[in-house]
Amino acid sequence: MLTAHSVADIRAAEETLAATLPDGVLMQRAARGLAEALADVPTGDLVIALIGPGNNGGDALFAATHLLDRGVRVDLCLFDEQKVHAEGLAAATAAGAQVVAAPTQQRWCLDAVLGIGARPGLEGKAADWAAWIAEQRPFTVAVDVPSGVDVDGATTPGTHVRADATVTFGTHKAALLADPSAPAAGDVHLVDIGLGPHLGEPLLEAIEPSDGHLLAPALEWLDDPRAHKYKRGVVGVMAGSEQYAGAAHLCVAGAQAGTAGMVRFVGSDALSARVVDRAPEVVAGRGRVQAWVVGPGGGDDAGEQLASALEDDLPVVVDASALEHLPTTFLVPALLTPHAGELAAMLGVDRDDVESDPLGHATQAAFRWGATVLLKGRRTLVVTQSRVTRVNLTGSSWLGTAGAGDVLAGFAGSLMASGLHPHDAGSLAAFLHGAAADVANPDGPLTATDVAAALPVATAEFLGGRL
Ligand SMILES: NC(=O)C1=CN([C@@H]2O[C@H](COP(=O)(O)OP(=O)(O)OC[C@H]3O[C@@H](n4cnc5c(N)ncnc54)[C@H](O)[C@@H]3O)[C@@H](O)[C@H]2O)[C@@H](O)CC1
Ligand SMILES: Nc1ncnc2c1ncn2[C@@H]1O[C@H](COP(=O)(O)OP(=O)(O)O)[C@@H](O)[C@H]1O
Ligand SMILES: [K+]
Repeated sequence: MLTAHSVADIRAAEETLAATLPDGVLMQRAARGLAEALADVPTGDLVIALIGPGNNGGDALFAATHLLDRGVRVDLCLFDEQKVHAEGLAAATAAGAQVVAAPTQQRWCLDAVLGIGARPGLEGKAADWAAWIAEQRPFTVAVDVPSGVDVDGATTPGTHVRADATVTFGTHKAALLADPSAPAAGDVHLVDIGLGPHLGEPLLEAIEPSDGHLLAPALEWLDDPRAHKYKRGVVGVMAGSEQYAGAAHLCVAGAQAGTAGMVRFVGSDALSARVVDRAPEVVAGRGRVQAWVVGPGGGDDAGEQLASALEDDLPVVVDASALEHLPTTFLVPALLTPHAGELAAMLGVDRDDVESDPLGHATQAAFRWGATVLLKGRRTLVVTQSRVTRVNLTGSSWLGTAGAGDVLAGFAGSLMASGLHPHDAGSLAAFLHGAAADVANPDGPLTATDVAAALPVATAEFLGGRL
């Protein structure tokens, strides 16, 4: 699992670790890692280092000494000459760095304006530097975080640097992983400075290809000689409508691609007949299931369908139109799967509000409904009260295709029918859904049907540690 920690936790861990080490060792580790990440800068080329008032600037000043040692030239811009890491400045200038008034034509840039001590938003000189980066497009490496973003909240309320890469120290930060701030970080490189043993519970985590073990609770039947389809779990699907019949097929396709042993479909006679025609393995009509999926492509009866599913007292995935009919709170394990527009409607706010603070709004909804909230998007979030929030890193923007959400809901329901907690089911579904899109066609268009078809292979590769 890839983990990100809060600023407060990082500061506490740094303090504990620093007390066991000679002065300045942590900054030297950070500076060396930073200089190594700039190994591509050719000898003789010029780097502009934008130096802020705190230790973030200190990291870059010491990194500059390593760059200068190997023949790279370094110019320094100081945010505040009175507030600069004095030893770092002395070391960098002694090694040959020049202080200049403003960035000009440099093709390489080190953004060391602000680190984890930042109040979001840049002003004055720092805002001018961010504008220069945006206009001149030097290859920009952010030190620890892109300056100006909200490090824990992953929002971008003001002017900030947009970097090509970020070299971060000790652990990831939420802003590097979650949207809307993640694109400002570019490619993220983690430098180990020894914080690991001193960090507490993460603020955010992301499933990685090596985390196939997370599926284990849904696969207990695999080694059971008396296993049969019912032991794998049955997932019930209430999806599709006259207007969106395709959603029924896509949700069923997602459900069939999962770990459950059987899919039941409940809908009108006409729709049930069409679903069974297309997917002959599906059993139509009400019956025993271990989890329900309600809402994809649902019509006017989505509210009745949700009420009917909830009567069974079983885990439920609530998607699309069923999200308009939520009970006050959930008494069963529930996974709500809105996109930003649907979450905005649930909370009575604007879509822009959700998009500018997805973590905050998904968290608010998870607490309000006592459910797991999976907020779909480029970096899908999965939030459950008392569990570490997960952010999904797989997939590409090609996944934003009609019906992809229907497949996701069906697949997540299948994992829940096999016994996974909604938090694991939602985050694994998002992870495998993105991985399946990459299996189907990593760099180009694809359909939701392609994603459903690739899910079983992506799952097998994940389980085999081959993703
Ligand atoms: N503490 C440690 O042991 C280590 C810290 N490291 C570096 O130190 C950084 C944290 O250093 P600091 O705590 O000094 O924090 P920063 O370097 O982020 O700077 C904080 C300073 O900037 C000012 N400031 C905050 N927001 C501002 C804004 N929007 N506009 C203008 N000024 C603003 C604050 O008043 C404060 O003086 C980390 O991100 C990392 O780069 C690394 O060297 C690793 C070790
Ligand atoms: N830019 C993007 N990058 C990656 N995935 C995306 C992007 N936009 C949307 N997605 C994913 O595509 C799916 C779209 O689901 P949804 O919005 O419900 O569409 P539909 O209702 O057509 O199925 C979700 O899994 C979402 O996370
Ligand atoms: K920075």
